[in-house]
Amino acid sequence: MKDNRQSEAVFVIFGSTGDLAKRKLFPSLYNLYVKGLLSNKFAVIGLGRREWSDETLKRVVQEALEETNQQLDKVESFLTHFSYMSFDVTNKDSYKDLKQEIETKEEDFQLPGNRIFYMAMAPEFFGQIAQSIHKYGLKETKGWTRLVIEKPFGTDLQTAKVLNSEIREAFAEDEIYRIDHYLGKEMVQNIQVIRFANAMFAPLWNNRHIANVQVTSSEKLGVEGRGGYYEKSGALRDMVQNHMLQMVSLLAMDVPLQLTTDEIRSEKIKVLRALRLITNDNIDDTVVRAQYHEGNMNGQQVPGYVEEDNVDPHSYTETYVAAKLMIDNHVWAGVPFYIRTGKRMAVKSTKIVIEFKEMPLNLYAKEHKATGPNLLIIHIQPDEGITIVLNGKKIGSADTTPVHLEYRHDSEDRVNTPEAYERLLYDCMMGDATNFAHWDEVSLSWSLVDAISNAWKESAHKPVNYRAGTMGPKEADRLLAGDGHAWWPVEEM
Ligand SMILES: NC(=O)C1=CN([C@@H]2O[C@H](COP(=O)(O)OP(=O)(O)OC[C@H]3O[C@@H](n4cnc5c(N)ncnc54)[C@H](OP(=O)(O)O)[C@@H]3O)[C@@H](O)[C@H]2O)C=CC1
Ligand SMILES: O=C1O[C@H](COP(=O)(O)O)[C@@H](O)[C@H](O)[C@H]1O
Repeated sequence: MKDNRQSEAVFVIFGSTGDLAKRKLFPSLYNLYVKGLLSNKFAVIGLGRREWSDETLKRVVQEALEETNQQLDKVESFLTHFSYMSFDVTNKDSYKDLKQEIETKEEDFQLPGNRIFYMAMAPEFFGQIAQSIHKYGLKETKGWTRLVIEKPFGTDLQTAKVLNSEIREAFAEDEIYRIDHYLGKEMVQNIQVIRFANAMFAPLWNNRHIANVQVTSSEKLGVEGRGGYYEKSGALRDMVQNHMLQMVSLLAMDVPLQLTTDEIRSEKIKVLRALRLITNDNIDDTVVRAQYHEGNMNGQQVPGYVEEDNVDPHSYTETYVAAKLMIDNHVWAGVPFYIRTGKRMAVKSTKIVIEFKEMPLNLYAKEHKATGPNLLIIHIQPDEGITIVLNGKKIGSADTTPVHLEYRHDSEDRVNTPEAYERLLYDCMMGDATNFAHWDEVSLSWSLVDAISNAWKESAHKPVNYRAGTMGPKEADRLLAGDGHAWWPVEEM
């Protein structure tokens, strides 16, 4: 059990009147409070431009908790820790008032001076806020200071570099917590345990035994009123640059020397460094870019992407990406890592399928008995667990049949499973940055994404289409068929 005195801190939430604060941050803080993982000594200062009072913020927090939580008996005491300041981040005088407010709260709650600055607002302000925090003395404290940054971290490598240098003028790398909420998911965190704590997988985790790896993150939702943002981002920046590449690096990283933040991050970084560059010459064989057309989802007709609000009717923005990634190192040479992600697909599902190579000589296959490759399936969401697919004997017959060994979290476990944000907030309080993205990971991911984006631009590449409610375009099947593989159907697993 970690020392929860570490959580004796002031949380300053820039953007506390916004959607993320309401849907994710307040419920996560409350859950930590109910579980006793948040010390009784803490204060939350909510900031936004709106002229709210403390009471308005408390009412909004209460509503957020009522919408998301079952157990509300501690709400009253929880809310006593909250206060609100109307604050324009572009106004320098505001920071002096904020400094004063933080010091007052530290006195009121007898806090040791630990401060978490959470940026839950538009990314264009991140750099400016970090610098102002430093410039106006908000980091001058006896305790520690940490900066939590929401996505997106830049829109390409260049903007990410600028943002990073602005932030680094104010905060050291080990004070910066770049959120990737996939790293807070239970089964994403389980990848390391499955890999590094099981004798049956560790020796097989390489190009001698694995034929290919498939990572799918499909969504049924469309752009949900975020057309303005999504037009500039597309699936490549929205999902591939961060979540998909994070999962790939966790799957492909070498065994770290120890389970420490630095060792784990260093191994992940090596994977990203070894990713084969995508260029004009190989983009057609390695990446599929697609956009959804109108279609039918659960019996309802839904519009195509270009008919969505705030979307250019001639938009080329991709709502789907599939790619074949090659990791040019000793362990993975020759093994494709296929990724695919998209909106308005048939199912909401994040799954990883590890397909093992066939045995050099399979006596049953030789006798024309139906055998398939062994699979390890990691169910990230909505169901959580693992499945191992083996070949077994059909009971009462000489035939073979696939046998599924399944472990799924039962419903009680799942009710108690903390939300990704809850876990990440807790890690941040404890000073554990393992499940946050290091700058090197961010910059290497952007290098790959920029290369794809540039190749698309240079070749005037247009997205192909897929119907809403399907698993994406047929071109994505061809991507694998060329290697003699096929997508495992995640919707049925
Ligand atoms: N919402 C979500 O589910 C997710 C959001 N994110 C990221 O989280 C961040 C916040 O997103 P979200 O909550 O949806 O955004 P919202 O637009 O809902 O909220 C923006 C917040 O920023 C505040 N704000 C804007 N301008 C200023 C200013 N000049 N001074 C002070 N406050 C200001 C707003 O306050 P006011 O209106 O009172 O001025 C509001 O509280 C973004 O980076 C987003 O990419 C990441 C993943 C999921
Ligand atoms: O970061 C993002 O992730 C969500 C998908 O997250 P999930 O936890 O529901 O899988 C995606 O909808 C959104 O566009 C993107 O910004």
